[in-house]
Order: sequence, then C-alpha cells, then structure tokens
Amino acid sequence: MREYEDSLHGLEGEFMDHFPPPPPRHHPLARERMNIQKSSVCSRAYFVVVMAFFHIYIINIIALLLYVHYNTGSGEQDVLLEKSVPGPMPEHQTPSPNLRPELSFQLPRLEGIRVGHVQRVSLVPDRTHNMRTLSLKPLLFEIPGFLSVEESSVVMQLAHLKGLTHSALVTAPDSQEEQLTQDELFSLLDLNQDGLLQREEILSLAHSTDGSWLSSYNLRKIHTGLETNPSGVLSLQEFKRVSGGVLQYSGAGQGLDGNAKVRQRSTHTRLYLGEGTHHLLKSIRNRVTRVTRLPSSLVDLSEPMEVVRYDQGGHSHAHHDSSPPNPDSSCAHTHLAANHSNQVACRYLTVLLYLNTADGGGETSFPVADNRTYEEEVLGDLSQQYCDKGNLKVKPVAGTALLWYNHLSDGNGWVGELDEFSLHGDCSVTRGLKWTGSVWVNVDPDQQRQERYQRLVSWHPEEQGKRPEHGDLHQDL
Ligand SMILES: O=C(O)CCC(=O)C(=O)O
Ligand SMILES: [Fe+2]
Repeated sequence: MREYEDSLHGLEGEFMDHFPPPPPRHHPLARERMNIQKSSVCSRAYFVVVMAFFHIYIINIIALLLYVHYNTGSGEQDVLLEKSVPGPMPEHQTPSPNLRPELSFQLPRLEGIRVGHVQRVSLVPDRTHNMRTLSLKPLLFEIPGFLSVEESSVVMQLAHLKGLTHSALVTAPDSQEEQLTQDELFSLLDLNQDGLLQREEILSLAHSTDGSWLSSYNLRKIHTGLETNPSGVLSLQEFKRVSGGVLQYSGAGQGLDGNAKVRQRSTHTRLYLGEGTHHLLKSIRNRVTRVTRLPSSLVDLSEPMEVVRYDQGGHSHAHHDSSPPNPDSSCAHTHLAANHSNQVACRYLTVLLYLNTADGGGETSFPVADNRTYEEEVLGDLSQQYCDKGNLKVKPVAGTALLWYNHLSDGNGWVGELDEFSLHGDCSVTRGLKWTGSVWVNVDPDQQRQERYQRLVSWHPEEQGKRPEHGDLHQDL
C-alpha cells in the first residue's frame, strides 16, 4: 500500500491530472486526496458548463424580450395590414368594424396539403375542430360540427321568423309576376327587424348580390334620404316618403350570380351577420373570420348569409358562386365605389353550412373537383349531369361546413382568376327537406376598388365630424 501511495506521488503532475488511477477503495487518505483532485478538475469543467448555460439563458431571455416587443409593440396585429396570418381571436371578441382606411392588406390563404389531410382549427373557446381537405382543385375543406345541431336549428328558426320567399322576388313593374309592396321591402331591408333602417342595413343590401330587390338608382335614392335625415335612420314612414314614387325595380328578376335561376323548388332568405343581430349569427361571422383567417373587416363587410330551404325534388344546377375578374364590370358589393352599372358577384370564398341532415339526396356535387384531365367541353357535359357524374359529392350532415375558394390567388396575395374547378351544384332532395346557409366572403379583384370602398364605409358613428361629406360620397356613387 505504501509503495502504491509513493507511486501515486510520483505520477502526480502532468500524467495523473489526465489519467488518475482508481483509488484503493478503503483508504481514507487516498479518498481525501482524490476528492481534492477531482473537485479541482470538476470545478473547472463545472464552471465552463455553468457559464455556457448562463449565456444561453441570457440569450434566450433577450430573444424572448425582443419577440414580445416586436409582436405587441405596435398593437396592430388585427388590422388590415396583415401580411401574415392573424392569430386566433376569442369568440366573445367581436371583430372591429372600425377600419383602417389608409392601410392596404393581403389575403391569407389556407393550405390544403393533400386530400385527406386533417388540421385542427379553433373556432370557439374550449374546443377545436377538425378541418379535412376534400380536394385541392378547388381548394375545398370539410369542418364537421362547425355549428352544433341546436345552433343549426336556431338558424332555421331565425330564417322562418324572417320569412322565406321564392327566389324571383321583384320584377319589372309591368310584369305579371309578384311585386313587393313598400312595407314588404322595408321589412326585407330591416335586417335586424328593429323597425328602423340603419345605414349598415342599406349598405348590406348594396353588398348583397341579389340585385332583384332594388336597382342601384333606388338604392342611392334611399341612401341619400337616410344620409340627409337628421336622425341617421329611416322609419317606415320616412322610407315611404324617400322612396315614394321612385321605386324602380331592376327588372332582372334574378340574383346577379344567377343562383335564383339555377335553384329549383326552394325558398330563401337573407340573415344579417353584423352588429345588432342575433348573437348566434354574430358568432357565425366570427367563426368564419377565424377559420378563413381573413381580415375581419372583409368578413364584416360581406353580404348577409343566405338561408335556403329545398323541398323534396329541390336542387340547383352546377354553377360558380363568383365571376371571372372583368375590367368592364364592378362587383356588387363595392359598386358604391365604382362607376360601372354592370355588376357581378365577387365572392372570394364560400362557407356552406348544412343546417339539417337531409333524409335522402341533396348532396353537394363538385363535378370536376381534382379532375386533372379537365377540359372545357367536358365541363359543359358534366354540368348537365353533375350529380351522377360528379367527381366529389358531399352528403349534408347537420352542423357540417364546407369551405372552398372560388378564386385562385393572383400570386401577390390578392384574388386571382375564377377557379373553374369550383363548379358545383346540388343533387335533388329525394326525401324530406334540406336546409343550408351560405356565407360568402366578398373581395373585389380590383384591390384599389376594394380599399376605396372600405374607406367609403369606414366612418364610425362617434366620428361624425370626420365622416365623408355627402358631396364626396355622391361623387363616387
Ligand atoms: O345547397 C347546396 O348544396 C349548394 C348551394 C349553393 O351552391 C348555392 O347556394 O350557391
Ligand atoms: Fe353555389
């Protein structure tokens, strides 16, 4: 043992620092010495490691502070300048109708990844939903449980209360067909049914592509009457005075998108999703904002939801919900900011809600979905027999939503060409009834016109002093 200790002494220094031999197990002196050696070696390494962690820790803290600073510093995450996808918005938080007119923005677009891909989306507090990609052309998703079955029933009841009408409502005055009285028209315009016409209700009609109700001329007349009325609203009497004798009907007798023409055996109504309406309808608007990740201002300014009831045998022919961008026409929803009289529907995307589970038939059919060999001629054939030959058919299940883009992207974050693959129709209801609600998000392919329109309607009641002068507004009308 003594020899061993001596030899240890001899080896101390250069060699032993690196390769200390194992100490004899039961010798207290040797253990003590080894502890000293070990602790001196360990303390250096320990110090280096601690310092490394300390530096990483400090760098992390700085990075975190910078992140927090740049993400909350401006406080403008949910305004129009949304180059990136905005974060989820709490259900109870109503998207602000207050627009930032000076800002321009881009349109985030969902990713389909591949057919069958499922992503989680957060629409309401305390639960998430699955969103499944059904096709890439068009980009189409299915979201089961978008509405609960109870909520779906409430929407049907609200539509009942509002009153469902056959599609062709107002026709030329000399036509034999049904014509609306001023009282009926007032009631249709009075979306929140409070007995008064607010500016938003007039404007929401302007967004509505159902041009059969009123011509632009009449719309302007009513709008001017409301703007010049000191109370800023129109009662039924005031409405009659303002519109009396000037009511000219558009004479079209059809919705601008032709839906009235393509739908058979159905009745419909419009439900307003904006301020002052039923909380469920506002919640639907918020869910659409969240699932689409679009700026809330776009969804807020879109046309009212259309609820349709298909009776047995009811169906609709294959159609596109939107129109190809065309410099010679203006969008119905922005026509207040345009000079064209030729109006078309501009619906960037559709959220179709199934409000009940049809007992038989009533599938929504996408005849050319994901059809890589698609040709114009084939489209013509398929549109006649889309139901049998359709590539993709979706069965109506209460509460499920379909979401699809009617337009491609223009490659610069704005609306591009009409997506021909978004052609769709619905098969005949063979048993029972089918109820749907369509929410369309309107975007003008002319970005400047969309922005001009948003500036035009962006004033807020408390900003009375700042709102555009009538002269300015009417120049654009
Ligand atoms: O009811 C459906 O399945 C489709 C309805 C539709 O496409 C429409 O209303 O534009
Ligand atoms: Fe449609």
